[in-house]
Amino acid sequence: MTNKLYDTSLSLLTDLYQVTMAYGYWKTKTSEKEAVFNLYFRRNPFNGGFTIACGLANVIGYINNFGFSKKDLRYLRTLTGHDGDPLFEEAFIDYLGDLKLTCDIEAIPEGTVVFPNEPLVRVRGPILQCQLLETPLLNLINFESLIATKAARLRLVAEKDTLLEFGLRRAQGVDGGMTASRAAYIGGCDATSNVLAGKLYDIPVRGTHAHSWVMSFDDEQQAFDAYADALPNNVTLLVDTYDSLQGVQHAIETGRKLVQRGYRLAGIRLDSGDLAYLSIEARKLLDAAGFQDTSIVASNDLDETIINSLRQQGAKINVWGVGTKLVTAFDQPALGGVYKLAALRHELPAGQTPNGKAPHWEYKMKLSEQAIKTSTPGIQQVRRFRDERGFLADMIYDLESMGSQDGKTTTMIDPLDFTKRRRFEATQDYEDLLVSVFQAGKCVYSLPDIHAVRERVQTQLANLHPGVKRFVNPHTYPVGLEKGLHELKTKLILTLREGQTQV
Ligand SMILES: Nc1ncnc2c1ncn2[C@@H]1O[C@H](COP(=O)(O)OP(=O)(O)OP(=O)(O)O)[C@@H](O)[C@H]1O
Ligand SMILES: O=P(O)(O)OC[C@H]1O[C@H](OP(=O)(O)OP(=O)(O)O)[C@H](O)[C@@H]1O
Ligand SMILES: O=C(O)c1cccnc1
Repeated sequence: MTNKLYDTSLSLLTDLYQVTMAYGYWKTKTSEKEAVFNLYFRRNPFNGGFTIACGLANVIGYINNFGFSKKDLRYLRTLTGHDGDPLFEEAFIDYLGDLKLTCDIEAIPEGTVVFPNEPLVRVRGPILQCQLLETPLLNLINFESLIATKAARLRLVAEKDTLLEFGLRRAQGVDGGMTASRAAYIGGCDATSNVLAGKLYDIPVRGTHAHSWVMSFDDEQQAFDAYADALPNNVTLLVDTYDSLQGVQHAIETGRKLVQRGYRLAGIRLDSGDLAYLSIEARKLLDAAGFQDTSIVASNDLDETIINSLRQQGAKINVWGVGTKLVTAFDQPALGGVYKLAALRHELPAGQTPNGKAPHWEYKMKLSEQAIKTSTPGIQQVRRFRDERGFLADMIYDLESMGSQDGKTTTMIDPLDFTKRRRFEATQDYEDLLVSVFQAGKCVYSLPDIHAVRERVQTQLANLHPGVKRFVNPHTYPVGLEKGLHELKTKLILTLREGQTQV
């Protein structure tokens, strides 16, 4: 896969119930029935107003490498049911061994701002295959989108300051660390301390030194001088091992020696205490000694709220090192994306052809006592309307029954209050967000490089109204259902409530 960490097949990276359902489809001879599933989330993370889509590159890698190896099949043969007999028939194991994915997959490109209920990925193909993809797709999209969103929030508060991701040591395992470094860079970090992520993903790597360096010498001055001797072109000194402001004086002393040798003191790092006070005092000391260009780096359990507060307090910090709270998405550890069946191809009696109104698709939805958990049926596309000031609203529409909507005036309905409607003229500028990624199992999408994806995040955010980006009670960006889809959904809810299953 694109994350290059794994060279073994990851096809067993799924929940057992996906495989047992796949077996069920195979046994009941419905495995080839054409289905459409949508992957979406229900709430923006961190009580925010937006989410950044991320993880598609790894989805592409996963699918390109999909296939059950001989070892996978051997393992599946060992699984048993309650009676101790094998769970799966040998002929099913052979079927899995020969299985090649033939799905069509559409997705919203990485780095796009997205909102609740919008399909980030739409999978269409034999139901057995769609089912096997549920868990890995959710695993790959949920986490990276969450971390990219966290990093985008950090970038919003850090503005033009440098943002470094320092999270590997606190990350949720190896993959948590690797994917977090990738998503954090895409979301807006400038560099990572994670060297393997630097190598595999082409992310800039940056770093200072730890307290242990200072502690391994008899005194701080010696430690700073030795570090500057060893790496004169990369000197950012951690000043808080004993006393931060005394540490700044020692750093200045080392800086003077560096200047004499034709080098510069790149920065000092504060890692404890009152970061506002210490940075202001450190800045005064550095400036008075002629080190106006020396950066002040801060770290210590930072997040967007603390950075915002420190900036408001007038802290003189221009480089922020953020670890734990970024890579673990500390205040919301999961995005909660789901993958729901939205349509099933209805077999037509022999000799009949579809009439263009899609009677051959049977729309599917899940009801719930909670309105937010009721899924939306249909083969969905998302149309983003915009004008010269930025994004206006997103409309989810059903491609099959409503066509491409091109050249038509459309009405969008608020799914939480059907009396709220917006009309868009045919002349309104728009973009359809889902693009084709796989056709009949073949990748047709050329992945942009990671730097282009990172830039996309910033141009996307620039198109969002400031109210949507606000952290406290953000404005809800309008996302609605196209009128036809709204009517279809309402009709289906009524039909399902009456105990029927088809529209
Ligand atoms: N001026 C400030 N305003 C708001 N938060 C701050 C300020 N200065 C530091 N913090 C944050 O306060 C939190 C706790 O800082 P605290 O002073 O308890 O840690 P410390 O004892 O200095 O550091 P450590 O425990 O790592 O040695 C950290 O998340 C830090 O980033
Ligand atoms: O605080 P984070 O956002 O996770 O950033 C990474 C932290 O990792 C390092 O600390 P270290 O692990 O050496 O321990 P420390 O907390 O005692 O400094 C560094 O000094 C930061 O404080
Ligand atoms: O380079 C650093 O300063 C660094 C790296 C990892 C964690 N904390 C700090």
